[in-house]
Amino acid sequence: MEEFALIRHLTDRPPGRRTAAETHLVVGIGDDAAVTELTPGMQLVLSCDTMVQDVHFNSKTMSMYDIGWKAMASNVSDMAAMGAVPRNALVALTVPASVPADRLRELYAGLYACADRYGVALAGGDTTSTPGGLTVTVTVTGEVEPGRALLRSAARPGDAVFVTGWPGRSAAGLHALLAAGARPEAAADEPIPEEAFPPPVRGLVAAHRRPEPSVAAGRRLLAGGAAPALNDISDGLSSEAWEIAEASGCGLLLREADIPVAPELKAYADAVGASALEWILTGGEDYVLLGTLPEEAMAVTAEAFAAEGLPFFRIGTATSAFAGVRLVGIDGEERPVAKSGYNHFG
Ligand SMILES: Nc1ncnc2c1ncn2[C@@H]1O[C@H](COP(=O)(O)OP(=O)(O)OP(=O)(O)O)[C@@H](O)[C@H]1O
Ligand SMILES: Cc1ncc(C[n+]2csc(CCOP(=O)(O)O)c2C)c(N)n1
Ligand SMILES: [Mg+2]
Ligand SMILES: [Mg+2]
Ligand SMILES: [Mg+2]
Repeated sequence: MEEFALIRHLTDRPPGRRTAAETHLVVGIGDDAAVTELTPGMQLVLSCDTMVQDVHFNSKTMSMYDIGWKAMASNVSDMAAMGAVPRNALVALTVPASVPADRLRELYAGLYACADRYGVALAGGDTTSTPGGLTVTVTVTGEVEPGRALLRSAARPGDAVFVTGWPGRSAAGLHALLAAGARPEAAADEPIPEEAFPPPVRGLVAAHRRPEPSVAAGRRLLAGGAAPALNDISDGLSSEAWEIAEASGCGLLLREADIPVAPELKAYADAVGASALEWILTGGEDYVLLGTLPEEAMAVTAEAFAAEGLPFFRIGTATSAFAGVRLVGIDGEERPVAKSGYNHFG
């Protein structure tokens, strides 16, 4: 299929399926660039993240739909981590010649599903071929009240450290997918069907394939007015905690006993002889939020999260006693937490 026909094939949504976010685009797909209306008085927030075949997914771990969903979700997550409202997205596709147009439509179904869920208008993009693997880069924009974006650098000694969900589940799901993919009966180049897993493991696999960014949690934290430090967990709790510690110039002391461990994560880790804590600290791709908040804002924030049905767990305290990140184990011993997480360059 010729390039422009392909773009139309991927992005032609019948008028009836256009979302409010899309109808607010002044100029959408089809010109040299998109034009959007800015909300008066708001600041623009910008970010991009890439997914690369055989780095972020392979033919067995993710379907085309999953790749599209997760490429959008990981970007929306960076808006959540700034306390921003996500608004628009651009999608750069780099496609091997072996991928037919209809497979790319599946990828777009996933992209659009996630964009629609979080109120994002897909405003344009770029399409090229490659002799290498499939690559999807999403650029996302959002907006935030002036001067209110939630920064990594806002942690202060004495603040409480919190997390807005159950990290480690995506890494466990990836482990299950890679193990299933290595079995001789696994079909080559086909995503492992979720029915291949017992129900508790399916939730872990779904956490890996279809993460839900924590936009409501980010907005709730901003609305609370206590200027929390915030990061989304893309590379693992330890590396995100290190980023907050370094950007803020203080230490973070975490308590293992307070870190939420989803029951199905614990059960799966035990079953395969892995460490749930290790997946939590270094697995990544969870897209839950990690942050800090002044102690006096904790009770009201926890109540507000509970009222909205959003998870919220205190897992430690920021301190001036040391730099970096340390963990008080279940045994009561304090030890340093390595800055390890997913690192593309080793
Ligand atoms: N090639 C690049 N050129 C310019 N800035 C970059 C480049 N790559 C990353 N950055 C910037 O570096 C900062 C950290 O980027 P990083 O990708 O680690 O953040 P993240 O998206 O939160 O993490 P992750 O990619 O694991 O989701 C961001 O401000 C980002 O815009
Ligand atoms: C097939 C396969 N192998 C390994 C992984 C694990 N993985 C890849 S990138 C990344 C961190 C986030 O990336 P980024 O920092 O680019 O946002 C992680 C944990 C995977 N998802 N699929
Ligand atoms: Mg990034
Ligand atoms: Mg981030
Ligand atoms: Mg990111």
